[in-house]
Amino acid sequence: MPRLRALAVDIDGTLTINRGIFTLDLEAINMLRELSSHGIHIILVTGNSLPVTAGLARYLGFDYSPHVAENGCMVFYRGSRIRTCTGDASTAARLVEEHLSDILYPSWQNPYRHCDYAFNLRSGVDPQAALEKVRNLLHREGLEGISIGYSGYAIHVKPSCVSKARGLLKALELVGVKTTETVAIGDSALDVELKHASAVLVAVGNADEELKQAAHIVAPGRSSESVKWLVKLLLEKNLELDGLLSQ
Ligand SMILES: O=C(O)COP(=O)(O)O
Repeated sequence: MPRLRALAVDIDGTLTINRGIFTLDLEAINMLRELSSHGIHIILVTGNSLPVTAGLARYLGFDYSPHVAENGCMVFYRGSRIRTCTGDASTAARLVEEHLSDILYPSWQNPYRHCDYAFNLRSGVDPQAALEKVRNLLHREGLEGISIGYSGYAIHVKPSCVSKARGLLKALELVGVKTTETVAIGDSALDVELKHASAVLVAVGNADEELKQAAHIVAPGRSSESVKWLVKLLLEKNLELDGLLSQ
């Protein structure tokens, strides 16, 4: 197996100190910076909007690499915005906003989004029940080609062509890195897609069961503790991916 050239990292629930909160783990960020000092691309792959993703990448010191926003719909690289697929979920998003305002409210980032729209759960609402209601609404209204998912933070409504794998593949193409040279780490069911764009998919220890089942490795610790464990392991192995899967 080749050497590591890119690490794809989800943000919410992965770089944060736990799932459901927004506080970044500065120790994990520093370890990622160390990895980047070895020439490894640190690629943020997230459901957040492009301005949030690009801004965060800049202030964390990772803006030499491409980053993936809106669950794969948008890639940002050297000031350029690249849309990975067409398709429009704006009608679906408007319907959700109009009909399900008793259980969901739109993310403040929605006005800055191009094709993936996020909705926060009102307090006490069960995510699976909310997903079911969104699914039924879109079915009733005859909307096709829309996929929905829950990140642990928000329900996302997006065209079916949008996936984190598609976004990551575009980002890797921009810097000439192969999927066989890429490791990915995430926390939610929406990160399962990353398996199609990486050699090794790692689930944080407190990840959704669906991701744990799909991942090659379930890391010890929760959220950013798992990231630190992975970076330490990669450095110990001199960035050789050989043997990583036996963890
Ligand atoms: O935007 C969200 O809902 C979650 O973002 P994430 O993909 O970084 O976990």
